Parts: sequence; structure tokens; C-alpha cells
Amino acid sequence: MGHSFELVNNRWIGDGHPCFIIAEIGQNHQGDIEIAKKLIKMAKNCGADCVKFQKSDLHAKFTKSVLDRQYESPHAWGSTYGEHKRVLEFSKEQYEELMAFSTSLNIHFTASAMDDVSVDFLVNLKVPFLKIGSGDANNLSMLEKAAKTNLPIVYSTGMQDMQTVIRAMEVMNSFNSKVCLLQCTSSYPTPEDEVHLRVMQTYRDHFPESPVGYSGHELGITITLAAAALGAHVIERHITLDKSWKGNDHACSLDETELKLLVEGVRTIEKALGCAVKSKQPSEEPCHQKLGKSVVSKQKLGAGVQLCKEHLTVKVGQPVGWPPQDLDLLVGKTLSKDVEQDETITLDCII
Ligand SMILES: CC(=O)N[C@H](C=O)[C@@H](O)[C@H](O)[C@H](O)COP(=O)(O)O
Ligand SMILES: C=C(OP(=O)(O)O)C(=O)O
Repeated sequence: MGHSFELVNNRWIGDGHPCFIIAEIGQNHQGDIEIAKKLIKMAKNCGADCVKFQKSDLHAKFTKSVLDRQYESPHAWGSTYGEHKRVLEFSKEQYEELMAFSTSLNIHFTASAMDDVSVDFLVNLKVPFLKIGSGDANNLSMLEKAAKTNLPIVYSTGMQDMQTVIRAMEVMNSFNSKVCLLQCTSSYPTPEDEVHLRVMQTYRDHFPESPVGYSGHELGITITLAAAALGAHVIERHITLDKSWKGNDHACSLDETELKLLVEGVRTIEKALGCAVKSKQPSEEPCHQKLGKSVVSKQKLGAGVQLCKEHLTVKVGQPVGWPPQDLDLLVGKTLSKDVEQDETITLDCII
């Protein structure tokens, strides 16, 4: 049984707990707080557990030359990458407003800390847990800082190899046991053959104490549903109001219809995964009564006959009686009453 922990108030993640579904708003709000609120509403309507934003301190996250670099892309909000990124950053007051808005809708709220300064920002904002995006998956000093906050951590592992993930987990786990790791491939959209859902099992084997999940950037919901079927404890997908909008992430984000289908699908899959104990189910009873086989008498036999194998066969009979798997146990038993050919052997037929 894998380790589980309380990720947000009264909501645990891990084996035996429902999959925690994070609707990643990221920067799909276009820098507009009203769009951000519409996305929060959409996530709530669709039944997601949490909304997530991306928090950067641009000078802590990027070098000056990266900020000054020309950003020639159909997705650019400014002529340099710095201008582009500035448009997409919300202020502290806006974060507070969005968090309060989420709370009023009863949906959890957090953001990924994209640099050291943003770790402090989010701690001060009092988010319930920290998300670490793949860009920081190998940023060991930031991971240590995040772990030392004692907040639970959801840690994405795009662009990394196993050795780095092991080192990162060692760093975090030496200060904080509440780390959930997500398989992730950081390409937008991710080609199906580069998703590698099986890595979740590798993580389970390596980190049996940690919940495991999936952060997806592929098109559609099939692969993410498969992640749920493979037992993901946490799932994260970008969401959008319109896939055709300007922005790097819209095209591989889920629209409202898809998010709703994803949440419904995950909940259905959870029910269907059930438990690992094989047993006859209550809903099978009608079928068992109609088509379940029983031991029946091959011929008319009188009371007092001692049963042998040749007296008995297996058919669908009425009522349902002695179970075929126990036919051998009837051999040697004495009939308490006469039985007809094709009569079901029931308990009261034998002494
Ligand atoms: C690795 C990582 O951080 N990826 C994030 C999460 O998936 C993305 O949302 C990026 O922030 C986004 O694609 C960047 O787009 P641009 O560079 O156009 O602002
Ligand atoms: C980049 C992020 O996530 P992921 O690596 O899971 O896509 C993020 O949370 O900001």
C-alpha cells in the first residue's frame, strides 16, 4: 500500500483515495483576471478539485538576456520574451482576488512556484500545497527550499531522466515526506509515443512511499483517462476557454466539454477499478439465478441411494442448487428423498 497524505484540507491523495484533478489555468488567462475567473468557474462546473496558476518572478526565473530576447511567435504578447511574460503575470493583489474567488466557489487553489522568490510568494499567499513544474524538476536548491516550507508538494518530472528524479526526490524527502511525483513530457502537444504512462509504475516501484500521478500535454482525454485507469493519484491538465486563442498552451488544453468528460471518466474509472478481491457481486445474482449451473441428477433415483459420479451431471437447473465446483463432495452421500431425472440437487436432498 503506497503512502498517502493530506494534500489540501480534508482531501488525501494516495492509494484508496479519489484521484485529485488539477485544472491547470497556467497562463491561458491571457493576463486578464476576468478570463481567469471564467476559467475557475469552468473548472468548478466540470468537477475539477483544484485550479492552478503559474507564478514567476521574472528576474528570478529568467536571465536578463532571455528577458530581452526577441519573441517572434504567433503566441507572443510582446516583442521581447520579457514583455510577453510580463503581460501574463498577475500581481499579489490579483492572486489574492483569484484565491478568494476560488474559495467562494469551493474549489482549491494553488500555483506552481517557477523560481525561489515565487516559493516565498506562494507560502505568504497561504496556498495549501506547492506545485513544482518540470522547468524546476532538476533545480535541487529550489526543491530543497520548497521542501523546507513543509507544504505538500506536487512535483512534475518533464525533461528529466530517472537519475535526476531520484536525486530530486532524495533532496525533497530529506525534509518533507509529502511529495507526489507526476510523470510528464514537456511538449505541446505531446506525441502519443512520448507520453510513457508506464513511468508511473517505475515511480511507484522506486518511491513506494509517494503518491504518483500524471501531468499531460497531449491532445484529447484518452491518454489521461488511461493514466487514471493505471491508478494515477493526481492528474493535471491545462484548460482553456478557446483552443484557438493566442498562447502556447491553448491548443493542447481541454475545453469545457473535454474537462467535464475527463472528470466524469476518471470518477467512473475509479468506481470500476474497485478492489482486488475476487467475489460474486450483488448485481450478478439475477444472471446466476437464470444461467448459473448446478449439479443435477442424470436419472431418477430413490431415497437411500448412495451417490456416485455417474448419477450426476451439471446443467442450468431450477432452483439453483449444489455448486458444480463441489460435485465431488456429493460422491458417497446418501439421498434423503427421491429425485427425478434433471432435478437439481439441493442441500435437503442429502442426509
Ligand atoms: C515547462 C513549463 O513551464 N511548462 C508550462 C506548463 O505546462 C507551460 O505552461 C509554459 O509556461 C508555456 O508553455 C510557456 O509558453 P510561452 O513561452 O509562450 O510563455
Ligand atoms: C510547468 C508546469 O507543470 P508541468 O511540468 O506538469 O507541465 C507547471 O506546473 O507550471
